Formats: sequence, structure tokens, C-alpha cells
Amino acid sequence: MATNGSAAMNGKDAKDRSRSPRKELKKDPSKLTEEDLKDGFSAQEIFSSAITKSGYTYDDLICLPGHINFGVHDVNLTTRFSRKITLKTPIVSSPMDTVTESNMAIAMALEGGLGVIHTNLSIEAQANEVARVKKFKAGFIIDPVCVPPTMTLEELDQLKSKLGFTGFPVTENGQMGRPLLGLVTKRDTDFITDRKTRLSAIMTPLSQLVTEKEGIDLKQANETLQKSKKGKLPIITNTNLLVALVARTDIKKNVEFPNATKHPVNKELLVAAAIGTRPADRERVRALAAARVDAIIIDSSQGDSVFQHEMIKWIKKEFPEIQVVAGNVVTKQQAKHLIECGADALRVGMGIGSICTTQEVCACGRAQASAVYNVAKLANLYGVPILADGGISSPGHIVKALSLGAGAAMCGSLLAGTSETPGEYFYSEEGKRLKRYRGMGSIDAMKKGSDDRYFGTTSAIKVAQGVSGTVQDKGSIHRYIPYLTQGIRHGMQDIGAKSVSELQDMLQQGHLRFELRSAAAQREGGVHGLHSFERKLFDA
Ligand SMILES: NC(=O)C1=CN([C@@H]2O[C@H](COP(=O)(O)OP(=O)(O)OC[C@H]3O[C@@H](n4cnc5c(N)ncnc54)[C@H](O)[C@@H]3O)[C@@H](O)[C@H]2O)C=CC1
Ligand SMILES: O=c1[nH]c(=O)c2[nH+]cn([C@@H]3O[C@H](COP(=O)(O)O)[C@@H](O)[C@H]3O)c2[nH]1
Ligand SMILES: [K+]
Repeated sequence: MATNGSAAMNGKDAKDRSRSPRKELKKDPSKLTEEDLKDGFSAQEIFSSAITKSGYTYDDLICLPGHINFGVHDVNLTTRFSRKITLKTPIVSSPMDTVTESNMAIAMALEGGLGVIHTNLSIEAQANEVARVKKFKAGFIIDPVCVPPTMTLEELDQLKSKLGFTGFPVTENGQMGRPLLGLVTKRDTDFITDRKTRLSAIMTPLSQLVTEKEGIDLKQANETLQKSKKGKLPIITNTNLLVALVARTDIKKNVEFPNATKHPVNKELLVAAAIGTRPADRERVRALAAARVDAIIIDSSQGDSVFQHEMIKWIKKEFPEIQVVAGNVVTKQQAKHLIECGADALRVGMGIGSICTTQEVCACGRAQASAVYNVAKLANLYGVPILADGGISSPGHIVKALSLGAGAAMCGSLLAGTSETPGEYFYSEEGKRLKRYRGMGSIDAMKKGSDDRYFGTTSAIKVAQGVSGTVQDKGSIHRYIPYLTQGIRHGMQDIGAKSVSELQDMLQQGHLRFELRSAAAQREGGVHGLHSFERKLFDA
């Protein structure tokens, strides 16, 4: 620059320049330096609040493309959830009562992510949800609906029409884990005209059943089913207690889950669960630990409280093998406090979720891209991963969260409405298939359970920090997560990052380039100028 400037003072050059200024500025392309080719801005330049004094969120930004020298399938999404847990899919489902119970946690873990069981349940019920995930074995039904021998065919008919399946184990008292007495299937029941007949009279008794003993694997179970030509195979203990049921129809549709998040030794799926910071939550932690939970998420909108500091230290002392995810935080100072108490990961996001009203009600929070970038930068110094929690409504948002330093994205609304979430589907007036989705700080959710977290049951006024609404049916997690991960892979390929760690190295070295988007640029980036269009998410 300085030499150019002084050259311009030189008489001859000054004359040339006045004649043809463009010629002077043209640079020999063979002499272009890295600096000449730099486009956009590093994250550091964008988020340095001293310059911008603004908070930005995902939609304010766009990632500039890099160079592609690998295929989309070569992109490796393996990432860190916490100090000790890695995931092959960087997606975690929120601890919300319309998002994650055991079915969701099982599906998320099978797809390589992780589910966090919400805490709006009694201690016993929450621990039971965790246990269901830990006991899950692909192809094995670990809690089949059982019936008692005293049940009549009439009652069985009602059960069948409600549940949609036809074969049931008959056990003492009709409970799981009790001695198996027999099995009733269509063959036993179809031609009986007196529907008052009790099952004990028509069931196939245990002595005539093909069964297998506890400990058998799916391959062996499959062989036995094929050899015996039966539809159902009860698995029992040496004393005939029912432990599981294997169904031929399930085996047929049982696919492999190569990305599943499993314990490296015992191969059980991993699962997390949320707790609060009240004294009674220590009892909850004990019950969750007994159910072999792998990670505990301390669920609070403002994690930097003495209550949480004490809880983290207590869990790490009592149950050092359990990973503790602390939060939520949005500033470096909050993050430092929680890391120094022993947090194994941090959850980042305040008031930015789709159902959140915290920023409006409490005036506190932070735009999410700024929160993720700043907290990740600090946490990275300690080797602690962060979860970008909330505000994710597309695979592109997940790419941006990873690009700003997050280990994984925690999603509520994005995953709500899938078939594995709690709650029944219903139809809107226009015929759309919907499920409920609500904030854990909404009046509805508080009424169900989180009540005393707020102001105690005696409090006269409940201030909502969330809303309750509906979302559209998204089908099964087993189709939806592959769509999301394929989208993320395309995004990372465009950026030129073959893995999450490579992406984050690029971030730290300033090689990852971003630009802020004006309001017009954001409009341009969306669908525009059409009379109408239909958005189909994927074709599979
Ligand atoms: N990510 C976000 O932006 C937000 C999330 N939420 C969700 O709503 C739910 C409830 O969140 P919060 O209201 O933040 O729950 P919280 O349990 O952290 O706080 C509720 C109230 O209880 C108090 N409290 C907690 N432990 C205490 C103790 N041991 N002794 C005395 N007082 C204590 C807190 O100071 C606060 O006033 C969570 O599921 C959370 O994820 C709610 C608001 C915002
Ligand atoms: O302000 C809030 N009031 C609430 O009632 C509430 N409930 C959940 N959350 C947080 O929102 C995240 C899910 O957000 P998304 O739907 O955008 O994925 C979740 O993961 C939570 O962090 C709440 N925030
Ligand atoms: K919000």
C-alpha cells in the first residue's frame, strides 16, 4: 500500500494513472496472494462486539463457499456432545414434554444423535423412561402388552382394536416380568363364537410354545422364528419369567443402524435426562443414576446460579461417571463459572427458542449466533463442547451452529411433530395432521408439573415464559434425521469441510468466511417471486 501510494506521487506514474486508472490497479493474476483472495469476514471480525455492538443470529449470516475435493458421502459428522460422549449425528432432542420421552430417545440414539428425557414427570416415571432406553435391543420388544388368563375374548377384542396388533403373551396378573402362562394369537381366537370365554381356556399354553432363554441375540432369535414358522417368540428366564418378545414382523422391518450412539462395551444405547436445581432434584439424580443414565442436563434458562453451581459439584462428586451438561448460558462469564464447577458440556441459548417468550418477559437473553460463537470460543479453551440450543428450523441452521463452534444442535420445534414424540396426532379444520408443541415455561406445561420450579404451588401469579402451539406431522425420525444429516453434509461440502473438526479448525484459523445479510439479501435467499409453490422436504 505504502509503495503504491508513493508511486502515485511520482510524476510519470501520476500522468499514466490519469489516463488509465484501471490499468494501474490491475494486478498480475500470477502474483495474487492469499490476502488478495480473501473474501467475506472471519467469525472474529463479525462478532467482535466492540465493533458491531449488535447481536446476530443464524439468519443474519451466510457462510461463503470453499473448495470441494471430496464427495458428499465423505463428509464425517462425528462430533463431541460432552467431554466423554461423541455422536455420529450432531443432533440432540430437547428435554421437553412434547419432544422427548423414551421412544424419541431410542430413535434419536439409533440415528446417531441423543435424546434428553424431560423432567416434567415424577422421579419414578422419568427413571423408568431412562431404563426403557437402556433396555432397548433392536428387534426385541422389551415391554410387550401382556394380558391375564382371566381376561375374556370380548375384552381382548377391545384391546386389539385399540392397539392394532393381534398377539399377546398371557402372564400371571397380565404383567410384564411375571411367569409366562401362554400366548394368544389370531389362530387361537378367530373361530370362538362365545366371546365371554376366558383366555385361559383358549390360549396356547407355555408347554406347547416355542420360547428362547434370556441372553439370546437377534440373529439366533431370527433363526428360531424361521425354523418354528411362528410369528412370535417369547424370551424367558430359567424360571419362566417373561423378559421380552420377538415378533417376526418386527424382524422383517428391522434395519441396521450403523450410526447408533452406543456404549462401547455393553452396546446399550446412550440416553440423557433433565433435572432442576431444587433440593429434591438430588433424589431424582440418584434414581436416574440407578437407571444408568449417561448424561444429566441441568435444565434452567439462566444457568449461572448458586443453585446450579452446587448441583454440578454434587453430581460430579457423587456420580463422577455421569456427564453433566450445565446451562443455559449465553455469555463467556456464565460459561466460565459453570465449567469451573465441573460441567462436561454447556447448553447455549436464552429466549431464542420458537416457543420462548423469555426475552420479551424478562428482557434477558442473546441473539443465538453471537451466543454460540462467544461461548464456544471460551469453552474451547477448556476442551468443553457446547450444544446450540433452540432457534433451529432447518439443516442450514445446524450447519451454521457447527460453523460457529457448537458440538451439536439441540432441537425442539424442528423435531416436534415426528411420530416418536409424545402425544397424539389430530387434524386441524383445514385437514392438516398436527401434534402439540409447547414451551416448558408455558402455562400448560407448568400446570402439568414444572409448577413449583417457578413460584411454588402457593404462588398467586404464574408468569409464562413460553407458549403452547401446534406443529405439522413430520413422519418418523428414521426418515427425518437422514434428511437433516444429508442437508448438513451438503452444507459442509459446499464450505469445503470434510468433518466437523476440520470445520472448527477452519473457524479458529479464520479460514471460514462469513458475510452479514441485509434484509433484502435474506429475502433473496428465501423463495421469492412465485405465484405459489409447494415445499417438499425430501424424496426418499
Ligand atoms: N432456554 C431458554 O431460553 C429458556 C428455557 N426455559 C425452559 O423452561 C423450563 C424452566 O426454566 P427456568 O424457569 O429457568 O427453571 P429454573 O428451575 O432454573 O428456575 C425457576 C425458578 O426457581 C428458582 N430456583 C431454582 N433452584 C432453586 C433453589 N434450589 N432454591 C431456590 N430457588 C431456586 C430460580 O432462581 C427461578 O426463579 C426449563 O425446561 C427451561 O429449559 C424457560 C425459559 C427460557
Ligand atoms: O423461553 C423459553 N420458554 C419456554 O417455555 C421454553 N421451553 C423450552 N425452551 C427452550 O427452547 C428450546 C427449543 O427451542 P426450539 O423450539 O426453537 O428448538 C429448548 O431446548 C429450551 O432451551 C423454552 N424457552
Ligand atoms: K423466542
